[in-house]
Amino acid sequence: MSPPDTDKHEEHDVLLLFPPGLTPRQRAVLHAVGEAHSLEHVSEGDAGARHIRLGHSNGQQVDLSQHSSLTDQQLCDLLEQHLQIKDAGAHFQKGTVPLIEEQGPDRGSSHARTNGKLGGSSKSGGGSAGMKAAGPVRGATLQNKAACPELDDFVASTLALVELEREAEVAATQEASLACSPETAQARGRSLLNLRVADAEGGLLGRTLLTLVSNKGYLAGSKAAAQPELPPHKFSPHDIVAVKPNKGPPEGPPLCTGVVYRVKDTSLVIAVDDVPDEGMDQPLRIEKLANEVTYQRLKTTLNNLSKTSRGGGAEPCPGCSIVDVCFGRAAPRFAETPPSWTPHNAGLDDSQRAAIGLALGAKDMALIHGPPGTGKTTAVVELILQEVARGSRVLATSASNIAVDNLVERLVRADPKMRIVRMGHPARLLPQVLDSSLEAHVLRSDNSSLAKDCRKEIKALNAQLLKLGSKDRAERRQIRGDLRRLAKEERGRQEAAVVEVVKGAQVIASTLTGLLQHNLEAQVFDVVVVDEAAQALEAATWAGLLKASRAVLAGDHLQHTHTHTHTHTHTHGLGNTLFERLQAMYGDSCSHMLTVQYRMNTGIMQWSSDALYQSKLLAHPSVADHTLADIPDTSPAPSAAGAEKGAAGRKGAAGRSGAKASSTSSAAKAKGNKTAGGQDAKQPAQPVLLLVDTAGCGFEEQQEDEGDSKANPGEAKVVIAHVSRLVQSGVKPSDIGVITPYNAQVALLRELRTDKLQSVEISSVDGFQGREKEAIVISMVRSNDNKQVGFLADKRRMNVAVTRARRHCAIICDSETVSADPFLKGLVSYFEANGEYLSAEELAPS
Ligand SMILES: Nc1ncnc2c1ncn2[C@@H]1O[C@H](COP(=O)(O)OP(=O)(O)OP(=O)(O)O)[C@@H](O)[C@H]1O
Repeated sequence: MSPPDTDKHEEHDVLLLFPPGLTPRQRAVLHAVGEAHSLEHVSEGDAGARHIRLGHSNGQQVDLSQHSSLTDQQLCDLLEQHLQIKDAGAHFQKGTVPLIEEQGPDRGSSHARTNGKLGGSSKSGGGSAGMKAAGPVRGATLQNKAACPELDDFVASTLALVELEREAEVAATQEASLACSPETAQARGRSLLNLRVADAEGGLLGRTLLTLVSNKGYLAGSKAAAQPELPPHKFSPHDIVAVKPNKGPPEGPPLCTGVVYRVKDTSLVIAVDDVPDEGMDQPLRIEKLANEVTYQRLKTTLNNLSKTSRGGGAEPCPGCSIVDVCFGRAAPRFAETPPSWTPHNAGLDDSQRAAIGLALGAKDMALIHGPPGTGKTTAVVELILQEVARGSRVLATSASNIAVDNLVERLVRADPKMRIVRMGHPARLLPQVLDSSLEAHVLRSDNSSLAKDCRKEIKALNAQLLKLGSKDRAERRQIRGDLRRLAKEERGRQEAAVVEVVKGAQVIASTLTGLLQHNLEAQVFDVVVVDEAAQALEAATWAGLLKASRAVLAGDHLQHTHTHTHTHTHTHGLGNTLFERLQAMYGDSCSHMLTVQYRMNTGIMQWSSDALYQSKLLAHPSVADHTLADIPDTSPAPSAAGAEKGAAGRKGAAGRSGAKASSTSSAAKAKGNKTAGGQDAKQPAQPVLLLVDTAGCGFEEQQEDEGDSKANPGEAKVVIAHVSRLVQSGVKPSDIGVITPYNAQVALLRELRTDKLQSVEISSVDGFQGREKEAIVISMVRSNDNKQVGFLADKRRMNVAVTRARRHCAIICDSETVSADPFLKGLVSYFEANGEYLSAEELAPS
């Protein structure tokens, strides 16, 4: 095959300008050829306008850009003709040249693009797909020194904040238990009175599981399930409890402490390390305790972090180079040639491939920035599979149990043979991942059969013990002695089994705080992957980072951060996350943003994309045009009185009182009235975007009687009216989510919910984090003369709220109040301009 026509040139000192339409593989080969022959190799321009120049820097330029594309053979012929390079074909045949999405010595100036393609996987052969830029020198740069604290300062200030946090929690717990009578504590759900031990059995690692049931109305000889119901309470698995004599003084010492293992209507099972010799056969009460262990572990982690800066005698820890990057002593480094890899998931889009390529090539630290619905966890799963395939030992972690379970479930589905061990108390895990739990692995291991025998004996002895009266002291003492011996033996056997399982794992999965609690001290990993890293306290993140030589953090600092700190420590910086800090320090030079989202109709996505992600998000074709009307059985909306389809922007600031005309903008029609196929088709059941304005309706916000929260009863009625409309038009109640930032409004809306709407989920923003619904209704609550919006103004919170919606998002608000905040004003204006507008009066006439 002959190359396409080109002007005739000298056969040396030539600089070739290639057309933009090269395949990623061709670009990769050009890069490899440039490196092999020490030629200048530059990539310029963005997306569809990107050209590659290859050749001699001062040579005569041969412009090939008039050709829309080249075959591999044509490319080889051109290289041979103009640059006398004969081995380009061999690069194609090797099949190991990594694909690259972009090239350029200055990675920071040319960010990887998807070239306008959505969801496209590279069709090129060879099977390698590392797609991130690989300039000759790979290293990120510190772009914002101010975002980088000194390590010692960070440790000192964070230790102080952790202590403050601990004190606050202890004080709150003590206040709850000491400042009121036991009956009041029970009424508040923090205590359970008059219980008895109905059963005791051995558990993992020598703990005893005590089943507590109500002593009042106790049915002797019946199973726990047949006992009377316990009063309402707030105990849940993971809580730490103190077991006390029922009539003992409030400040009296506990008989023992334990962790709630299982909660049922008639019983509560707690796991106890050491059952006391005396006192457990009397009526008991349990009280919630502050979880001081977590704070202690956080402090230990911070102290370990601080040791890494001492140099000299200190042992070098595996995470030393990560520490250097995070405290600005060294910039993140990347392999000069990104490792080649064959995707396990062939459906990955270009931005996911690029992010995985970046992470695989990271020598110390890389970030995967995953805006809403962009398949961050999908990318993280692929990354872990790739790491395991290349022999790495991986620590997979996240701030929450649910995120870790999600990861484990997807990893097991992708590779059932992978040796993955989920650490953590089985009571805290989703049933579908129990099979991967440490406990399940240990039970399957040979080493645990002897431990099982010990447990049987323990159970029998415990049963015997419960039958003995208080006079049988000698016999009780004898049995206690046997129990202690057996527990020790069981623990020894099980510890050996645990060591064996942990040592053999390719992936250890745990929450960050779980890492602090489990004895993984001696364990070292090649890479730690932190999912949802933007929701994790930096102090907790270090528990994982100190255990590995490389780290990949995946998250989105533009969505809501973690939730469990007290306000005062949060405002002083305990709530800051490492993900956000690194993003501020190094910007895009060590991070790759995923840009294709698989959740939202374009109309919903575009606000978030424009407001927070520099308009970089693209909707995958499978979701770009989807509407409620595409769900089978969804019919056109029952019309609201006066709902008008007209031009957008009919509502000036001056006209914001009383019932107003409403409209559907042409933009909304364009977006909402299309099927996924793109043709104009059936009328959507509801528009994609809806703004229901309560301005001028007199729906004032109200302060909660006890507490700081707010509610808005008038607005709540409008919310329920709109939700009812959605259900009437055929949307399943369980496909609808109502989000409001105020707990008092959550409670009010739940009260107003009719039977038909019971499966509509109503929750705060936190309750919807990481989740999605077909339709989301947002109740903003704030409506006041002073135009105060409080924490509504938190961009991340509102970003999470809006981006939970797949096909329909409705905002119910007082536009006059909320528009006092510029960010919210932008949101309201966007909905007004691109969606349907209704006055609250029209939707729910008063
Ligand atoms: N390349 C892809 N092709 C098709 N669907 C995809 C792709 N990547 C992700 N998805 C789908 O997008 C949805 C979201 O993916 P995933 O749970 O990985 O995203 P996430 O970014 O972790 O989500 P969140 O916004 O909740 O944090 C899932 O249904 C997933 O199957």
